[in-house]
Amino acid sequence: MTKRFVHVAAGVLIRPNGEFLLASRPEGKPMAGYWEFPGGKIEAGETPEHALVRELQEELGIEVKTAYPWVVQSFDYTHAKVRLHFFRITEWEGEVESKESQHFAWQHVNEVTVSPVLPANQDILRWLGLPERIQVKKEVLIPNAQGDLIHLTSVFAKLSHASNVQAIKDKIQLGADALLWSGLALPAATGEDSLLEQGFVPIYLPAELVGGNLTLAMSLGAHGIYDAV
Ligand SMILES: Nc1nc2c([nH]c(=O)n2[C@H]2C[C@H](O)[C@@H](COP(=O)(O)OP(=O)(O)OP(=O)(O)O)O2)c(=O)[nH]1
Ligand SMILES: [Mg+2]
Repeated sequence: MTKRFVHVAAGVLIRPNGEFLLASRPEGKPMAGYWEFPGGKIEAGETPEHALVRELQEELGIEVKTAYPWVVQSFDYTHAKVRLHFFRITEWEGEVESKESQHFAWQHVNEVTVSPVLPANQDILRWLGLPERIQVKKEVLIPNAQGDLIHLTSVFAKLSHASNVQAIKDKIQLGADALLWSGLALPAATGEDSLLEQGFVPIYLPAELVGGNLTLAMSLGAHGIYDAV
């Protein structure tokens, strides 16, 4: 029998200084003791946003005020096959409280001090370190078959030094770390089947598409914005 996806909403609480919150999974749950982003299963009839707000109220006792849809990550555990809908949360009301006897750790990007972190979250931790505004050299951009996407290789710094298109394609085969949206029409970016909806890796919108407004790009589900120079 094929396992059905369990849909989960999870929130990355981000303080103004950049620290983010990890919580330990309580005793009695699958993978107890692993560190995760607070959240839980999406119930029937709920949107991911609703589930996020409810779960963070239940687990942390906070009221989510500003949440941006971010990435969707799937993972096949022995106990369940999960599809995780991650949000970045920049504003909330109330102090974080341990409502389910979880432990908390405020962490810095690239310096996570707690372990083990749930395996599905490895990419998430790396992506948290991606800048929100980037500049990309025009010559290293490649349209996909539809001509509406441009892939970026996993390391920005290396990308800008890539010498030819084949070298970049080879890197993409190994797994791109972020996608640059090259379409210049916003409706295309926000449509039902659009990558912004699926968001399986961080996506950058062209700065000009959103008038340089990072908040607008984030509220559409983008990780950030880029300028092609
Ligand atoms: N909350 C959360 N779950 C994650 C993360 N990463 C990850 O693989 N998961 C998995 C672990 C679980 O299989 C599933 C979440 O289910 P859960 O058991 O915590 O759900 P819940 O809070 O609604 O708990 P329950 O009331 O059903 O016991 O998603 C993450 O960062 N946060
Ligand atoms: Mg939970």
